[in-house]
Amino acid sequence: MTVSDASEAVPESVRIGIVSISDRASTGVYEDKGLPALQAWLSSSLHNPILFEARLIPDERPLIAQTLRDLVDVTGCDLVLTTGGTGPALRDVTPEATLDVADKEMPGFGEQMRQISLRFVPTAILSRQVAVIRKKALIINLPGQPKAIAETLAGLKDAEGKQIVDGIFAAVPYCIDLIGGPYLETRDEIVRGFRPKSAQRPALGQAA
Ligand SMILES: Nc1ncnc2c1ncn2[C@@H]1O[C@H](COP(=O)(O)OP(=O)(O)OP(=O)(O)O)[C@@H](O)[C@H]1O
Ligand SMILES: Nc1nc2c(c(=O)[nH]1)N[C@H]1C(S)=C(S)[C@@H](COP(=O)(O)O)O[C@H]1N2
Repeated sequence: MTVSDASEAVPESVRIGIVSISDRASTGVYEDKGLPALQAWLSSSLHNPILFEARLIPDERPLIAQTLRDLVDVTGCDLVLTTGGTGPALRDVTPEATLDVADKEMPGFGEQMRQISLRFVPTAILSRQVAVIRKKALIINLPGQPKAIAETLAGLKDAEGKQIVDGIFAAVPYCIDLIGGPYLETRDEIVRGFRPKSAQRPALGQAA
């Protein structure tokens, strides 16, 4: 077969770093539930083949910053999601470490996450997540509670399935477009990536 058409197109693969930051999970005091939750949610939400780069590390600022630098600069991740260490406790330093490696801050992600999380728990205001651009990668902090991963990424729907608050992942594909990464295609039943019309390509399985 020499002629390619859009109905046969396979989406580009994407390299995603997933980083669980927890003193207790990284030392085996409890089982890490952050990495499996991140991997499961991303796998069910994207059509693109995903190359995962997983790291489980303690709440140490220089180590977190170095892990993020390696994932972007050496491993070539397009997107990095962290979970844990965003609260007010003395050892919670994920936002500081993320800002240490930032070229640009993307404050909208943290603002939207706190809006979503307030629908679930009043303590959402204790979470200090940030998102940043480093080179051609987007890095986003998520809270440490494993259930908060799907909540913040997908947002909240009512009993009839109507979206009440958009999850932050709705803005991720277009952000990755703008920084020169692969074209991410979401599974709309989980989360609907939003792009302006001018940036949309034909959906999978549809001729151009
Ligand atoms: N990786 C994880 N796996 C399973 N549960 C987690 C994980 N990280 C956090 N949790 C749960 O969410 C709670 C809040 O997360 P937070 O990041 O504030 O952890 P913490 O209390 O600072 O402790 P630690 O860093 O040892 O996980 C934890 O107390 C724990 O119940
Ligand atoms: N969606 C969601 N956001 C949440 C929570 C949650 O259960 N669900 N827990 C909150 C709590 S209790 C804290 S202390 C902060 C910081 O969590 P972290 O230190 O685990 O990152 O996240 C908040 N955000």
